[in-house]
Parts: sequence; C-alpha cells; structure tokens
Amino acid sequence: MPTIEEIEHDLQNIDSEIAKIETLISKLRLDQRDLIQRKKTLKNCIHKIRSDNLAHVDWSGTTYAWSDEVLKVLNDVFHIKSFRPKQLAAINCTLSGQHAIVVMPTGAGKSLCYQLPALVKPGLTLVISPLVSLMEDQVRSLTKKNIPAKLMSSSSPKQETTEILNALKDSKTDMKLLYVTPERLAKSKRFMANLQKCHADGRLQRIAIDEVHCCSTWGHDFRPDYKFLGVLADMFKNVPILGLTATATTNVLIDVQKILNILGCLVIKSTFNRPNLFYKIIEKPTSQDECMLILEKLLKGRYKGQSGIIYAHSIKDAEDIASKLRQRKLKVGCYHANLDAATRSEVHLKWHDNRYQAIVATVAFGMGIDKPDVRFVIHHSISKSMENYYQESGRAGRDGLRSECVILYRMQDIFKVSTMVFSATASLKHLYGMVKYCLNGSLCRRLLIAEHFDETWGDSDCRKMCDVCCNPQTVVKEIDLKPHCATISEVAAIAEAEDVKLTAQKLIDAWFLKGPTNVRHSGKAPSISRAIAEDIIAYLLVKKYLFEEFHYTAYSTISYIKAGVNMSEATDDSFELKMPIRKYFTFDLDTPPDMHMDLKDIDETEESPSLNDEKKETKKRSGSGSSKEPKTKLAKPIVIDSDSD
Ligand SMILES: Nc1ncnc2c1ncn2[C@@H]1O[C@H](COP(=O)(O)OP(=O)(O)OP(=O)(O)O)[C@@H](O)[C@H]1O
Repeated sequence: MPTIEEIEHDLQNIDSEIAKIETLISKLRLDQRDLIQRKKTLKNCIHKIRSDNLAHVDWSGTTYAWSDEVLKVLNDVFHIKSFRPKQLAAINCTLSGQHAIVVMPTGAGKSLCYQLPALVKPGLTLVISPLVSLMEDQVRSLTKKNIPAKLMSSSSPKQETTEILNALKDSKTDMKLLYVTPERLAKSKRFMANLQKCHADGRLQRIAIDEVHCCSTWGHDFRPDYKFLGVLADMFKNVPILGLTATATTNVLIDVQKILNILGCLVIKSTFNRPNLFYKIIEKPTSQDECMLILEKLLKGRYKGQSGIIYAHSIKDAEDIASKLRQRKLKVGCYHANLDAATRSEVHLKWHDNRYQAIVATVAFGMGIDKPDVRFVIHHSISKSMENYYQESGRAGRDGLRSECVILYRMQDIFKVSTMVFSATASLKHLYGMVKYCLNGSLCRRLLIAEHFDETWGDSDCRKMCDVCCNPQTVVKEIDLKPHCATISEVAAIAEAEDVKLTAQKLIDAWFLKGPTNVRHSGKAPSISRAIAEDIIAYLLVKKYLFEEFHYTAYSTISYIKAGVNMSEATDDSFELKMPIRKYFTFDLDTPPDMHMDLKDIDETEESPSLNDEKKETKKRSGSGSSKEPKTKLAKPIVIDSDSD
C-alpha cells in the first residue's frame, strides 16, 4: 500500500502532466486558428487574383462585336452623347457574360449599365431592386423612351401580375426589362418556376441587382430577403449577374460576392470623389435656440431660395426642428418612418416641386431621392458612420453644381448615437470614424473620405471645396495630452473606487473640479476651454484611451465613460500623445455663396457637367488636373410657393 506522501507525489506529477498537455492543447489551438486564418487569406487571395486578372482587361474598348450597337442605343434611345466614368467598362464586361459588381457614387449613372445592355442583346433583363417607388420611377422613364419595361411587386394588380408571369413563359414577348423586389423572388414559387422556364428557353439575358450592398449585414441597409439571392448564380447558370451599389467598403464588397456566390468577380469602381460638394463642420451650440438660429440664418441667408435636406437624429428631433422652423416662417416639410405612406409621398412631392424649401427628416428619407438641385444637406446631428454620412450628404448636387454638406457637431451627440447603435457589430468603430472626421481641423476633409473608401485623392481633387482647404494653416497647433490623460485617469479611478458612474459631462465636471466632490481629483482645474475639453474626451474615445460602457434604464440607455485599454500607457514616462487643436473656421450664415460651380477646368468635353469621362479621370488622377479654385457663377434660386403650408 503506497503512503499518502507517495500518492500526493503521484498526484503532483499528474497535475504537471495535465498542465503540459493543456499548454500543448492551447498551442495547438493557436496553430489551428492560424492555419484557418491562413486558409481564409489564401482563398481570398485566389479570388483577388481572379478579380485582378479580370481587372487587367481593358473593358472600356470600342472594338467588341457589340460596340457599334452600344453607341447607337446610347445616342438613339437614351439620347446621351458620351459615357460617364466606368459605364462603358461595366457594359462591355456584362455583355461579355462576366459577373461583375459596379461601385459608383450616388447619381453617377449606374442604371445605364444594365438598361443599355438589355437593348443590345435579345432576351430579358431581370432587375432586382429594394424600393417600389424607385422601380416605378425607372419604369416610367423607360416607357417614355419606348423601352418595354414592367415591374412586379407584392402590391401589383392581380391581372398585371398574371400578364407578367405569362410573358416570362412567352418566347414572343417584347418585355426587355422586368423589375422585381427581392421579397417577390423569395416568396413566389410561381414566379421562380416561370423564370426557370425563361432561362431554360435561353431568354434570361442578365440579372441586375440594384443596391446590392443590402445583401450584407455589414452594409448600411441590410435586407433579409437579399440573402435569398445567393441561389441565383447556381440556379441560372451562364447568366451574368451585375450587382450595383454606392457602397464601396472592402468588407461589404467581399461579403456581397460570397453571398451571391460570385467570389472573384470583376469589381468596377469609379472614384467616390464628388468634386462639386463643399464639406463643412460647424460647432453646434449647446442651446437649442442658438442652434435653431443657425438653421434659420442658413435657410434665410446662405441658402435663400435653394432646396435642401436637414437630417435629424430622431423622429422627435425632426418634428421639433420642423415645427420651430415653421414658427420662424420657413417652408419646411417633415419626413420620418412614423408617417403613413401617403403623407410621406405628399411631403416628398411638395419638396420635390419646391413648395418646401427643405425637408427635415430622419434617415428614413433615403434611397430613391432623385432631386437633382439639392443645394445643401445639413446634419443637425452626426451620422452613424462615414458610410452613412457619405450616402446622406451625397444626395446634394446630383446635377453636378456646387452644393454644400454641413454638419453641426458637438460631443454630446456622440452619445445620442452610440446609445442607439452600440449593440450592432462594429457600430462603435464606425461611429468613431465619423467623430474623427468631425474632430479634424487640419486635414482636407476629402482625404478622410477617401481613406474610408480605400482611395487616395490629392489636394488637387479638393480644389478648396472643404472648410479646411479653404483656410489652410501653416502651423497646426497641438495640445499635449499627457497631463490631461493623467488627470482623467485619476478621475476615472476615483469614480471606480467610489462606485460612481460617469457620463462624459460628469467626467468633464470632475476634471474641471465642478459637480460632486467625491469624484474630483487632487490637482488643479485645467486651463483649457470646455469646448477643447469636449474635443479631448471625444479624441480619447476614438483613440481607445477611454471607452463607453452602456447601461439600460427603464426608459433609455446611458453611456458611461471608463478608462480604456490604452490608458494604462499614460502613466509611462515615455508616454506622448498630442491632439491637433481644431480650428473653427468662419462661415457666412447670412450671405449666399456662389452656389453654381463651373467644372470646365475638370471636364471640357463632357455633355453632362456632373462627372468627367474616363480619359479625363485618368488625367486628373495622374496629377495633371487643375488645382485652381473653382470658377463660380451666380445661383439660380428656386421659387418656393408662398401659399403652401
Ligand atoms: N453618360 C451619361 N451622360 C449624361 N447623363 C447620364 C449618363 N448616365 C446616366 N445619366 C443620367 O444621370 C442620372 C442619374 O443616373 P442614375 O439614376 O442611374 O444614377 P445612380 O448611380 O443609379 O444613382 P443612385 O445611386 O442615386 O440610384 C439620370 O438622370 C441618368 O439619365
């Protein structure tokens, strides 16, 4: 019989063996994770090489078998003289039978990329689009050009639906384009059966998927029914799929290709620079009245007689702002998701017809806005992400004339948005991208937008069309954050010990030795303005020296600020952190700027003034574009109907 000591010794040996095995297992797990990651990277590499190989082909040539017909249809049917950047490449690629995703900014002319090919080859083009109103507009405009196009949604009259379903099986039908919602595809077996028949007869020419980013949960408009579209590539072999979107982030584009089963397809992307948009940040006052005064001055002064959109954070904010602007005798409509469809259409129409100068809206006012002369988009509160901001502000200046995109920014608004979005994946990262853009006072705003879209634009691409480039600073003032980080982390530690939760405002109070005494620090109050202190807190959040912790109450969610992962470095002697001080550039609220911009120096030959052609684009990107300040001419005001409410 072994002694207890011997057994204990054995047990110790076994424990040490187990520990060794556990170390081995965790190492193997790490190796496994690395291998899985490598496998994923290599697979993506294959898709990228495929995509790059396709990208090396000169798709914008005019020597394809169909090239003459393409030009004829462009001139005779669409009455358009020349292509905009990347349109011809997209058309040639899809006519060659390749799957492709076309990424172009809003208003750049994506629709032509599938509407024109539809008329060049026999057969039907199926267009999947998320919005019925958008499809109605398109079908109306195609019908005006005598192009046989139909649309089918869940609210289409029964007889019309039957006629369309029959046309799918009819080899003699003249229908060239059929617009459907993704819901219709996902839910109607009869539709899918007839579409299969159309395909089996060799008459399904192409599938175009508009707003294709809706497939991806990473996109800003995810629609569950778009997931169903993954079956199309397999079900309709040899039918080219053409996805179209204005969302260019790499994650979304890869995700979309995966979902549609077209990984490695050609991605045709035109530049996202909108040269006619002027970007500006205005410091948002803390008082609501002062804020309304800014809006009033802008609408009665700078944007007098011009049409625009004011985006608000919530339905309540939109209603409030609209009502206060009306009290100030301004003609504005209010638009949000709680209004019934008829009211929404009416508001949209009144704005479209210039009976309202501006529409005060939540982000529900989104896709399908096709007003060309939107001269200003004001964000009363920041957007959820740069992506959202680009889309929302991009509704300005679709006609290519100078238009302004203004954000009223203050720190407090960060938490209005963060408490609303924090539960979604990567939402805070996206929000902080937006905050970074607002805090910036030294870099061209276009540089930050370009960074977001993985593009590189030079100074010449801005041409003084942002507040920073209009007021170039030779020396950018910086503030040393080392002492401030020490104080802020002391306050955070005291609060932790006292079990007190700090909102950003409370944290600033304690830092300035105001508010409750039990969370104040032992040093002096900082000798900086409260506005700079707010910028510092926002900056530290973006840089992960602070983080937000969210707590639910019965009525709302509250964001509390705590020391973040990077704050521990702040006590190191070698620690250095400097923040460029934001300069608030003056902005004339009362006087109209020259809202029309002559783009001659970018584009001398283009029929439409809004975008230049592919050759011009290459010239501009290679650095030979002009960097002169844009020439301007006087704006033509809209006439706001004084009788409408
Ligand atoms: N090559 C061109 N020359 C002149 N006008 C064009 C050209 N291509 C398209 N257009 C016009 O540009 C306008 C915008 O086109 P379209 O609606 O297709 O844009 P989009 O990229 O789909 O925008 P959104 O993302 O907002 O839907 C339309 O009026 C269209 O007729």
